[in-house]
Amino acid sequence: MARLSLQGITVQYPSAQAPALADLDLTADEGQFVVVSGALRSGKSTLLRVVAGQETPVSGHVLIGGVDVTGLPAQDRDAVLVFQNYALYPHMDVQENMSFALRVAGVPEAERLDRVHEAARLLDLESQLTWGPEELTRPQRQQVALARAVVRRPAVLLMDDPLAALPPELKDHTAGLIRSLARTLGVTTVYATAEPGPVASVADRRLRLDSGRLREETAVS
Ligand SMILES: Nc1ncnc2c1ncn2[C@@H]1O[C@H](COP(=O)(O)OP(=O)(O)OP(=O)(O)O)[C@@H](O)[C@H]1O
Repeated sequence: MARLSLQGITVQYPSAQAPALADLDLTADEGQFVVVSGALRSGKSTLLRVVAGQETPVSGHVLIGGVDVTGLPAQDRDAVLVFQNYALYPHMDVQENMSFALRVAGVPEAERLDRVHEAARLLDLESQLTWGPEELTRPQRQQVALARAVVRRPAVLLMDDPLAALPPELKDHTAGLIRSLARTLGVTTVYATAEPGPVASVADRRLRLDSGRLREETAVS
């Protein structure tokens, strides 16, 4: 859990006329759930990638927990990005998918199990831990992808429209699950979406990305 701060971030793709992000500022307090909405191609993914360390800004700074991480590679930042297009390891069951990154990071087995079971409980996946990815529904697969990110206990969780591909009737329920997961883990979350409706009621703050800048949409108490 940490405060996230973006200061004067500008991203200019070589092929583009206008910058994707233009002198953008953003602060998310510790544990806050911030929803960033914006039209297609407004720069939402670029914003998340800058925080994750997958895109280098031409100017500006990214701070996580007060530490300037602008020059650090993605693997050295305490931030994880959950994509729209996730891929589970097909030859591993749900539990192995969820604990793989922890195993690579050398987390001891007992702690791996604890974290996996906690994430499974929070995401309604306890009965599926020994299933293969092909046995899961699409929403369950999305849930495993999310669980795989949060077991790493990142300071900052970045979500790129994780509900976009879900059937409409599941969006509100899944938005609630994601919110309670973020709250229980106390993880600072930036949630980018073209369709803020399902998460509007669970956001601490709502911002809109427009012409490469953010503006406050509503203050939610
Ligand atoms: N790697 C890249 N190289 C060049 N231009 C890019 C690159 N990635 C994104 N862009 C451009 O930057 C702008 C912002 O794109 P970005 O994907 O960040 O927006 P978005 O709001 O996430 O879009 P969507 O809602 O369609 O996913 C777009 O004009 C896009 O074409």
